[in-house]
Amino acid sequence: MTIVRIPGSKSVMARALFLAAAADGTTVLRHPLRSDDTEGFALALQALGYPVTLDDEAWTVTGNPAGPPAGSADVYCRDAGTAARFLPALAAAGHGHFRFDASAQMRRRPVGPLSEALRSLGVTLHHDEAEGHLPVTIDAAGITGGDLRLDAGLSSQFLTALLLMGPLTGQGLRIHVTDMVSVPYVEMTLAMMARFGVAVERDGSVFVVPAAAYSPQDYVVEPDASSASYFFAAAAVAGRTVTVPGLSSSSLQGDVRFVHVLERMGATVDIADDSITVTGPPKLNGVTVNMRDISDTVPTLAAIAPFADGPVRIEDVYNIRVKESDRLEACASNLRALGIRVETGRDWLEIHPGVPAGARIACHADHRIAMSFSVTGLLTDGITLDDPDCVKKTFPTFHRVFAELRQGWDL
Ligand SMILES: O=C(O)C1=C[C@@H](OP(=O)(O)O)[C@@H](O)[C@H](O)C1
Ligand SMILES: C=C(OP(=O)(O)O)C(=O)O
Repeated sequence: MTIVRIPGSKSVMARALFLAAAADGTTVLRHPLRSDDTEGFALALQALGYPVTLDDEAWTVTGNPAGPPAGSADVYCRDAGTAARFLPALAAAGHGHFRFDASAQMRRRPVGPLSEALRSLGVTLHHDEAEGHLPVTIDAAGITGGDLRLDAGLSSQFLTALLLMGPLTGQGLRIHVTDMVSVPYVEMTLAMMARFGVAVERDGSVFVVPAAAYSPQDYVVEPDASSASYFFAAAAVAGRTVTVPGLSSSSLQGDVRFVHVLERMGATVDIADDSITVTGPPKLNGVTVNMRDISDTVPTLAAIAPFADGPVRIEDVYNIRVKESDRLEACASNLRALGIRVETGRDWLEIHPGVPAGARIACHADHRIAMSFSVTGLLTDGITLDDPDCVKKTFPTFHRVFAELRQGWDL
């Protein structure tokens, strides 16, 4: 049995940083994840005028319920969907002149439905280049609140941004959601808002957010379940056992459910109070699986799919086309480069059994493509990555941790 310690959750960090900034007092985040996304988020808060400290053991943020302390700011969101979607909503609820920009990769990703929702609440917002994309400039004068409609079918982050911001409005928000992906991330948002003292009422697709005060917290960040998926997949495909401490069925992260996909493929899964253990079978089965709720783990599954004894079909994942890369195409084209037969449609892919050959993986600057195909490389000689450093977005120490696993197993 191999114990793998996984760094903190990027998604929990982003919400905790937002909530800390919106609360009246100082929040302490323990077991913080230092990665490009989370550090970028914290430095963005600093640019918005919030006092932030970043130490190895704990990060602190001193909040301001009235909005960003800086009257104006130029904020760079790097590659982070969380920063690029959550922070404009935070700024819009305050007062001042704020501009948000991001990397070329993040500029390509959509923010339009969020911008439209903010405009419908009376926010003065301007896309400086392409409509619906960063950079965006906001002339913030507070938000009264009220009813609005939102399409979260491309990204749940639009809804999370509005939910987190809702308590900072004058009268609260009633959000009618017309479509939604990545539902567990919205559940995480609601659970973390409750932890910071604000309860949202949900009636089906309507979310009622009160105008209310967040209270600062001393908060321990759980390990990242999406990062853990590479190690669970490694165990599953290599017929070994991996235990990740700190995850359980009460985790805030939907991606812990990835282990149930492995279970359907023949792995043995043990979910204890404070750890999850996966043991791989001698041979994985094929599977058909809807991954709409856990789509960050699509590349993980795609990368081990050739080793199953039947086809692996992944369905209902259109929105992975608007992540760091078009992940549906990135998975398919890299698998084909390894000599594997793959079929794709608008929102699905089907991967056939085969013996991968070595190839240089095109990461498309996408951390999940790099980490996923590293798992394929456990059982395949000659797999290299064209951009190994892109893992820094969420898991800067990934290659070291993965190399330790590989050495321990001596495959
Ligand atoms: O809210 C979040 O922290 C996230 C939501 C998901 O995005 P979408 O809602 O765009 O699918 C997920 O893919 C992303 O890694 C993190
Ligand atoms: C999609 C991802 O990130 P984000 O949307 O937060 O940039 C991810 O980490 O896989």
